[in-house]
Amino acid sequence: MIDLKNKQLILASKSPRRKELLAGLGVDFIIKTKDTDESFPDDMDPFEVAGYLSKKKGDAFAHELMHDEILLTADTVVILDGKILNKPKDAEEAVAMITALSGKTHHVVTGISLTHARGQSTQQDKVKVEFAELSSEEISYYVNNFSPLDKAGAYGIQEWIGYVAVSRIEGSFYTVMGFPVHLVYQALKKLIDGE
Ligand SMILES: Cc1cn([C@H]2C[C@H](O)[C@@H](COP(=O)(O)OP(=O)(O)OP(=O)(O)O)O2)c(=O)[nH]c1=O
Repeated sequence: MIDLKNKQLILASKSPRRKELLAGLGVDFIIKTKDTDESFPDDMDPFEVAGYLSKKKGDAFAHELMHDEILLTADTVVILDGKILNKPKDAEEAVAMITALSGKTHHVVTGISLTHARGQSTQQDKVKVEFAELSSEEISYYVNNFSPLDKAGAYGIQEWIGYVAVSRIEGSFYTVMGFPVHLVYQALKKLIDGE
C-alpha cells in the first residue's frame, strides 16, 4: 500500500518488536543501529520525552543520510504518577517497577521520527493503561520467566503479563508495544505523497 518511490527506508532500532511491526506494514526496509545517548533534560515534561528521544536518535544519524534515505526512529516511555520508568537495570528493579504499576493506571508514550535529507518530523502517541492488582508470586513469575530488562516499565503488554494484568487500555496496543503503526503509516504516506 505504501509505494516508497525508490526511497530507502531505514529502521534505526535494536528492538525486535519494532522490526516485526514495521514488516507487517508491508514496506521494504533495512536496519541500522548505533548506541545513542538516551538522556533528556531534567526539567522536561515526562510526556514530551518519547518524542524528544526519538528525534535525538534520528539526529545521531542525520549527517550520514543519503538523499534518497528515510530514517525511522522511535522511543517509548512509561509514566507513573508523573515519573518516568525506564528499562530496569536488574531483576530486583523490574520487580519494584511492576509492583509500583500493580493496581494502578499509568501512561505509555511512544514517539516516532522520520529523518531525511530535507528535514525531520516527529510525532507522539499516548495511551492510558490500567493494571489489575498482581501478587508478588505473579510478579516474580513474570520477571523470572520473561525478559523485562529490555522493556520500558519492565513489562511487555504482548507477553503473559499483558494477558493477566492489563484490564483496560485507552489507545493503541501497538503504541504500548513500542511502535504506533498507524502513525508510522500516516507519516510515511504524507512524506512520500508530499514530494
Ligand atoms: C511498555 C512496553 C514496552 N516495550 C518495549 C518497547 C521498546 O522496545 C522498549 C522501550 O525502549 P526504547 O528505549 O523505546 O527502545 P529500545 O532501546 O528497546 O530500542 P531502540 O534501538 O529502537 O532505541 O520497551 C514492549 O515491548 N512492550 C510494552 O508493553
